[in-house]
Amino acid sequence: MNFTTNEQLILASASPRRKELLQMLNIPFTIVTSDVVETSVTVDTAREYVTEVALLKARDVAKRCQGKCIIGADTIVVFNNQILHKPVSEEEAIEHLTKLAGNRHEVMTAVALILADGTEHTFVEVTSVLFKEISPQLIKAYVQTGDPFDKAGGYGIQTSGAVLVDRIEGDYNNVVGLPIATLVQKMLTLQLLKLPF
Ligand SMILES: Cc1cn([C@H]2C[C@H](O)[C@@H](COP(=O)(O)OP(=O)(O)OP(=O)(O)O)O2)c(=O)[nH]c1=O
Repeated sequence: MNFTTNEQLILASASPRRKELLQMLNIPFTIVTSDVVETSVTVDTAREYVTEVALLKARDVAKRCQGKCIIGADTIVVFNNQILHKPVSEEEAIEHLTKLAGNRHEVMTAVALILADGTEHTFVEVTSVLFKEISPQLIKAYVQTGDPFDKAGGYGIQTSGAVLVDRIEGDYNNVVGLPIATLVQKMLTLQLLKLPF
């Protein structure tokens, strides 16, 4: 696809996965990372939390890059109304994955767009993920790969964490960190992206 864009795009993310996903659109963008501390956010619902964090990341970068379009995102795993953040220890990773085993959870990614004129737009994409029944030995073996630690919920569907997943309903790329299909729709609506005809 040959999209064009009339604003300079900045991806406010240090995630290599988000960079790869945005590169699929074949449009120029640069990366400026934010220094937001996610735990400082207090709100009532997971949807509000993830939206607020995505906005904070985008606003933090917008302060330094005025007159450009900023894309910020945040991904969380929600199980039984509880947010499972990136695990900070092997014990926590095992705890997360033991909860998720054999059950369904939701992966929510919020995307915040701040346009060159300062207006803010957000949306949340939700993907439902069903995990297989997993033995404690398989959980331990996966945690020992080190893969869980930079990932919400403690797994990566795009890496060896794929063996934990039975099925998903919704956008796969949303689980990996950036729902590009809905993002493109939103950017077309906002006339940030244009089609060649
Ligand atoms: C569930 C799941 C999450 N993840 C990742 C996506 C996100 O990068 C990460 C959640 O952390 P985030 O805080 O959303 O993002 P990040 O810290 O990696 O990057 P930045 O804040 O700079 O944009 O978990 C996967 O890669 N695969 C998965 O299957």
